[in-house]
Amino acid sequence: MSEFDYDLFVIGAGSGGVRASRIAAGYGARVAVAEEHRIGGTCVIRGCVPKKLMVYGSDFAHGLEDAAAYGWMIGEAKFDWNVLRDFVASDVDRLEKAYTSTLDNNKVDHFHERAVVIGPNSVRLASGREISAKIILIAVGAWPVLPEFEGNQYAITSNEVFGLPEFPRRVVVQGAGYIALEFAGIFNSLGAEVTVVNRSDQILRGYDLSLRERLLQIMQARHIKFRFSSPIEKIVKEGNGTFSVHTEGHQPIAAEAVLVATGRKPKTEGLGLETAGVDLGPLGEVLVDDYNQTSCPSIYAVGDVTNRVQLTPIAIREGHAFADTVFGNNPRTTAYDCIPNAVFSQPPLAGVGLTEEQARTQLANVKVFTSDFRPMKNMFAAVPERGLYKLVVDADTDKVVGVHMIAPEAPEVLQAAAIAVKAGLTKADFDETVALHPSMAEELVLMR
Ligand SMILES: Cc1cc2nc3c(=O)[nH]c(=O)nc-3n(C[C@H](O)[C@H](O)[C@H](O)COP(=O)(O)OP(=O)(O)OC[C@H]3O[C@@H](n4cnc5c(N)ncnc54)[C@H](O)[C@@H]3O)c2cc1C
Ligand SMILES: NC(=O)c1ccc[n+]([C@@H]2O[C@H](COP(=O)([O-])OP(=O)(O)OC[C@H]3O[C@@H](n4cnc5c(N)ncnc54)[C@H](O)[C@@H]3O)[C@@H](O)[C@H]2O)c1
Repeated sequence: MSEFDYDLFVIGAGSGGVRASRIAAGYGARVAVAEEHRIGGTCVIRGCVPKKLMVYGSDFAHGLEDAAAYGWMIGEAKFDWNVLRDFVASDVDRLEKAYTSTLDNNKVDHFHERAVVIGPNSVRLASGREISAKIILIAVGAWPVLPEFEGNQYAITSNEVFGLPEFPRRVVVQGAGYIALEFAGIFNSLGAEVTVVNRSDQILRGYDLSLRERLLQIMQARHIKFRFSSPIEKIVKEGNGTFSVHTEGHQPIAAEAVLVATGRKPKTEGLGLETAGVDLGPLGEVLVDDYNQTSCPSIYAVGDVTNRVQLTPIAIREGHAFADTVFGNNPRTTAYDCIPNAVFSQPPLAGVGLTEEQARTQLANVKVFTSDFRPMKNMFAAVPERGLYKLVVDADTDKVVGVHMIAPEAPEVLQAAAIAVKAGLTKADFDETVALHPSMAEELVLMR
């Protein structure tokens, strides 16, 4: 009889927590997980999945406009927010059930309540029940940061945006990162007037500069307004259900919704980690070593709560590596090089490896190849938007160290290109590869 109730207690049933639970249980560990909201976590319930469905839903607007050039005579098209919102919500319900079945099929116990740490081997559930475990895994994710300003209670975050009771005719989006630009694109395509207000004068810091410039130009051409160096000072609620959004140095903007997307912070407040001597960083992130172990030997952490890379595939890899290491007798770390990433803006942007700016500071000799092209589909439908692909090459070794692209379907193309960068293939290997014609992706092997 073990001295503990469980071998592993996981706090948080999101991307990292569910994977770790399932793999550890597969090794024969007795596992339980606590979830205070819904099983599946941010990605499934209020992140990647509903977001991507809304991108698909909104993009039909452009397909409908372009259809005439292809001979489709479509009568007056009308968009119904309630239909899209409710279909997305029902798909999220389906996925939550699938994730719950995964836990059940792997004999993982689940508690639908908040859990906090009360010692190196103990947690307490909201109901008051105390449970002991040999190992505790912290997989509680992150939470939207809401900057301090007057009237910030009227702003919504990505947590609320999927459930808006009515479609907002005018939207102000604060921030110019992933979430801000993805939702600016969604609302713009669905017919709202969108203004992006940002603290700095750039969008998507860290992404390749040429791609960021191209995205900004296209978003502006699609009538999205940008106010740079002009963060929100206050939001005033008007009598007619609208808000006046005051930003530095500008006239107030009228809007029915104000979405704040200014980053996400590890959700460690009130989690009791001090009771077990777990060290936290300045943002409240759990500090871990390469094997996801914290300063308390019986407590580990994976995913957004560690603030390494806030992406679902990384949380999943860390959760899997943790379970292999601790329960599978197979010590494994996660590699953080060559992580492909995408912004599902409209058009989307995707990249892997070094940007041109990073390569020029890190490598002695750099060659850059670009293809600035108008996709065939756009040409035919008289859409002026151009795509841009960029290969960044280490001129001394000929290795392709970065691939960056903005164009329709860029994330789909980039996933395959990421294999080549990860494998260390050279520009000569790209040149040797026969083009697949006609496609946008062929630009990847035609840059000279
Ligand atoms: C709008 C949006 C869009 C995104 N789009 C993408 C994308 O396109 N691609 C991508 O790769 N990533 C995307 N992300 C990021 C991705 O969702 C996260 O990186 C990922 O979900 C992190 O997984 P996790 O397991 O660390 O945490 P989470 O998935 O957040 O899971 C943590 C879980 O812990 C629960 N919890 C917290 N505290 C407690 C407690 N004390 N007790 C019990 N339960 C608790 C939470 O309710 C949550 O369910 C997006 C995020 C957002 C917000
Ligand atoms: N496609 C994807 O993979 C995807 C999509 C959405 C979210 N995510 C993940 O979720 C994380 C959070 O997304 P996000 O868009 O909230 O963060 P982000 O870090 O991408 O962007 C934050 C933005 O807010 C601005 N900002 C920060 N503090 C501010 C303040 N006090 N006042 C005004 N502006 C401020 C920043 O300048 C930046 O433009 C991302 O880092 C990403 O890892 C990924």
